[in-house]
Amino acid sequence: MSSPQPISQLSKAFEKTGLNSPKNTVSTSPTTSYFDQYRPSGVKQGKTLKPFSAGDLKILLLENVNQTALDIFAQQGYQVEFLKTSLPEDELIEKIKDVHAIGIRSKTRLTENVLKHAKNLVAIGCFCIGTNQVDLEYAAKNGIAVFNSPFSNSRSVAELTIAEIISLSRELGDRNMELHNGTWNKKSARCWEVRGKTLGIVGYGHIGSQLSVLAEALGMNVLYYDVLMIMSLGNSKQVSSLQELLNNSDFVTLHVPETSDTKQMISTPQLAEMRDGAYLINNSRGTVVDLPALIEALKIGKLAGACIDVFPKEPRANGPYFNGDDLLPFIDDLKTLKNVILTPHIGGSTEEAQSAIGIEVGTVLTKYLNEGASIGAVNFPEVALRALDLDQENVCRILYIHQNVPGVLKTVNQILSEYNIEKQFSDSRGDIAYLMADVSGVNHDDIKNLSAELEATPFNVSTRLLY
Ligand SMILES: NC(=O)C1=CN([C@@H]2O[C@H](COP(=O)(O)OP(=O)(O)OC[C@H]3O[C@@H](n4cnc5c(N)ncnc54)[C@H](O)[C@@H]3O)[C@@H](O)[C@H]2O)C=CC1
Ligand SMILES: O=C(O)C(=O)COP(=O)(O)O
Repeated sequence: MSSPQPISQLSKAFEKTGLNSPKNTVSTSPTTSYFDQYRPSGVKQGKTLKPFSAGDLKILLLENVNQTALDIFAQQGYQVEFLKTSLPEDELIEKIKDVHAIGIRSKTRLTENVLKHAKNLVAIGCFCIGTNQVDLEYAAKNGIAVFNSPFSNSRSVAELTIAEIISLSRELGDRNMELHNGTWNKKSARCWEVRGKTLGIVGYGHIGSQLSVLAEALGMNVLYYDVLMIMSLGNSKQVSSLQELLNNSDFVTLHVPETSDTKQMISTPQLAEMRDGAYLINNSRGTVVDLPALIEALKIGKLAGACIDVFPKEPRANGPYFNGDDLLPFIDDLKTLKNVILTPHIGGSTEEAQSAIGIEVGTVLTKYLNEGASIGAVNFPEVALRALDLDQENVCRILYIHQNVPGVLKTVNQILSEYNIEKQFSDSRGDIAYLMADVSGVNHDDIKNLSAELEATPFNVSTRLLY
């Protein structure tokens, strides 16, 4: 793949023409036509982001995204606003209105209600693995590509889980707290080695499978349950049901995404299926475990301990957490229980993971903004073309996001037929399709017309022209 084409270079050609609009403008031009009958429900017609220069591009970074990403954006000359925390919805709506890209982690909820105010937004970077916090479908239907970092923090989560397995087995959290509070309590009753015990992994993806290898190195037996058939690593064994896993594991650890299927997948009936004296670890999402049910299972001694890193609702910022909206549900009950280790969503929080994520997501966002390459997008067709040759005069790259309906290519290629199409690629995903084309023989007046003509097509969701 060719190297990213700096937008500053693209805009140089642009500035020469005097066409560069001082502000990015997004125009929506709803029209109705014969083609409207094909428009999938929820797909809006059309915004056209006028060409921009790097200095015009605004990026909002929330939740203390790593410095590595800031460095990448600074090198591009983008305008960056950086905040350490996430924002309450009203402030988020205000700030998202005129940005072209936003970088978030797991806290910021980009719902339809927030995204509908984001008139200039073309890309969202989730500087984490999970993308459940973003309305992916609404984003796609409005021409907003969403990127994440699929595995840069998986090792960190797997290592934390190993630490937790041993900590639960040895009641490390309680011994530590007792000594901090002035009590010497040397004991061995109900403290165990992990060697020879069985670890049950729910979700054998990037994290679960890596954890399996580490656990076997400690002499553990590993079972896993996943909705997909996945090749086992080492001597681990896939089981055919969650119940089989729960019945046969001394430790159960959850590594599934937040989906409608995983919501409260561990509740009273599942806890009842676990072995007496077993342990539960949740480093996935807070919605996966029914906390009141877990609290009850711990209170009656069914389980011998638990680690919870993720909560159904988490504070926006570091500091005292009992402040109204940021209340952590059930924390008061959890705090009173023995051998319960509570951590503030730190599974992926290591220097290594954060720095790698900053580079990974910073790079894909830049490639998308500068070149239109959407490889790695989680909600969007993945399309890329080799870099535009700007030494060539009168070339232009067209990024045309459109409804996935019959007749588009005919119409678009009719518009482009006056020029030489150097290269073209198009792909679709669900209701949305994305066409990239490099055309030559375009003079600068043509570019204005080209942009207007594409914008006027009834399928247009979002159009950008780079030149
Ligand atoms: N605590 C933390 O800081 C972190 C938490 N996470 C969470 O961990 C989750 C898992 O991460 P990865 O392993 O990277 O994801 P992944 O996508 O590589 O693996 C998830 C696995 O779960 C399986 N799965 C999905 N639904 C299932 C169901 N209903 N029952 C059984 N299996 C199911 C999938 O088939 C897949 O194999 C993320 O989605 C994220 O929510 C990720 C990173 C850090
Ligand atoms: O990567 C994920 O999905 C995580 O849960 C980590 O989230 P964070 O970046 O710590 O907000």
